[in-house]
Amino acid sequence: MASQEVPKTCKVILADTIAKKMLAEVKETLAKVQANPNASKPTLAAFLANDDPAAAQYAEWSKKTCEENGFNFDLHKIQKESLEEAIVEANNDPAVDGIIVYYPIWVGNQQQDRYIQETVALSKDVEGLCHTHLFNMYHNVRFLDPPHNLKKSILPCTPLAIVKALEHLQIYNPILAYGNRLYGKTITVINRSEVNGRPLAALLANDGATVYSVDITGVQLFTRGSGIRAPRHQVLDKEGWGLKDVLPLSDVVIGGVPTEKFKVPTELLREGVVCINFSSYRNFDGPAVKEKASIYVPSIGKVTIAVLLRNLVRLIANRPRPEGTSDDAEKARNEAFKDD
Ligand SMILES: NC(=O)C1=CN([C@@H]2O[C@H](COP(=O)(O)OP(=O)(O)OC[C@H]3O[C@@H](n4cnc5c(N)ncnc54)[C@H](O)[C@@H]3O)[C@@H](O)[C@H]2O)C=CC1
Ligand SMILES: Nc1nc(=O)c2c([nH]1)NC[C@@H]1CN(c3ccc(C(=O)N[C@@H](CCC(=O)O)C(=O)O)cc3)C=[N+]21
Repeated sequence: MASQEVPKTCKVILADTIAKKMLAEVKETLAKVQANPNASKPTLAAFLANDDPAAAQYAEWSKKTCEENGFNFDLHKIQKESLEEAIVEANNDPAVDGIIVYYPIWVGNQQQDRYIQETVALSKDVEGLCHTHLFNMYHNVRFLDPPHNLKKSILPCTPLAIVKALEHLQIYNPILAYGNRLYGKTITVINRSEVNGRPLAALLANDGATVYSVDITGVQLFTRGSGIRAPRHQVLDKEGWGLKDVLPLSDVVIGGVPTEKFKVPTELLREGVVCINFSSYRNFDGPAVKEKASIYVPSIGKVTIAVLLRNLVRLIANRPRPEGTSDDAEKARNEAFKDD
């Protein structure tokens, strides 16, 4: 190339920018939600029962963000064998507002991890992993208490962080009706794990997108059907399809593959694509993707932590109305979350 600099067209958006905006909102909401201005700081109890360095790191970052934003973060490093009883204790402790458990715990025994997920009380399930929360998400149901619709269902942190990033990037089109704002967008999600990729594909399809969910077992199409007439997503196997078929069709590509060697083949991406990476490994070849993408978000972790605090505030807002709360205060509590 000639010595003349070619202006870069790709905009790199850092998670920090999105997280800061959200944390400011969380602070505001917390002030509205806490009826009593002298109320104590909300407390998140965290349980670390594995020796996964990624989980320990995540716990460290969460602690820092909690403490910087007026929350208590109470980390319990414990043995797997004591975990169940410790969770039951936290469920019953009125000083605990939310509970997070770092997974995986019993490697190779997902059933046992699932059992722990269900041991966390619904009212303290800050990660949205209890069955009722998951069921509502897959069924596109937003409230826990129909028809009153005052208690919002909790969404899992990383999938919701990606939704929030897509809103920030204005991929969600506010001209369209709420709930349909991804209509017309084609999105590929590479990873179909039960905690990240599958819930994310479902959320995006529930919001109107055409979603290709890619895993090593193959490609599935998640949509709300022709004209997005269905109330929730449907899933179709795309026999024989692979990245080569879906990447050229995609307006947005989301990578979540937990290996160093996996890279999204840049040459298959559309010009002007939006690329988001949520894996702890770089799924996109940075320099190359910047030549092709219009927007690149290299990581999402900080937004995940902001969502964790947002979910914690929501759990507090969902609690039974304290005795003596005025109608106005109650209205403000509900108003605080009206937009998602
Ligand atoms: N930034 C954040 O907020 C968070 C990031 N993570 C990170 O995201 C990554 C994924 O986490 P999990 O979903 O919990 O992992 P997981 O190991 O449960 O699932 C990974 C999925 O990717 C699939 N996969 C592996 N290689 C693939 C390939 N070449 N093509 C398509 N699919 C492939 C696997 O079959 C599996 O279904 C990890 O790096 C993790 O650290 C996880 C949680 C939060
Ligand atoms: N129940 C449970 N929920 C989880 O959400 C969960 C878990 N268990 N086990 C471990 C994984 C891993 N994980 C990360 C979260 C944030 C960053 C994060 O903040 N990353 C920085 C990376 C910065 C750097 O690398 O220096 C960023 O994206 O900006 C990374 C990884 C959550 N996990």
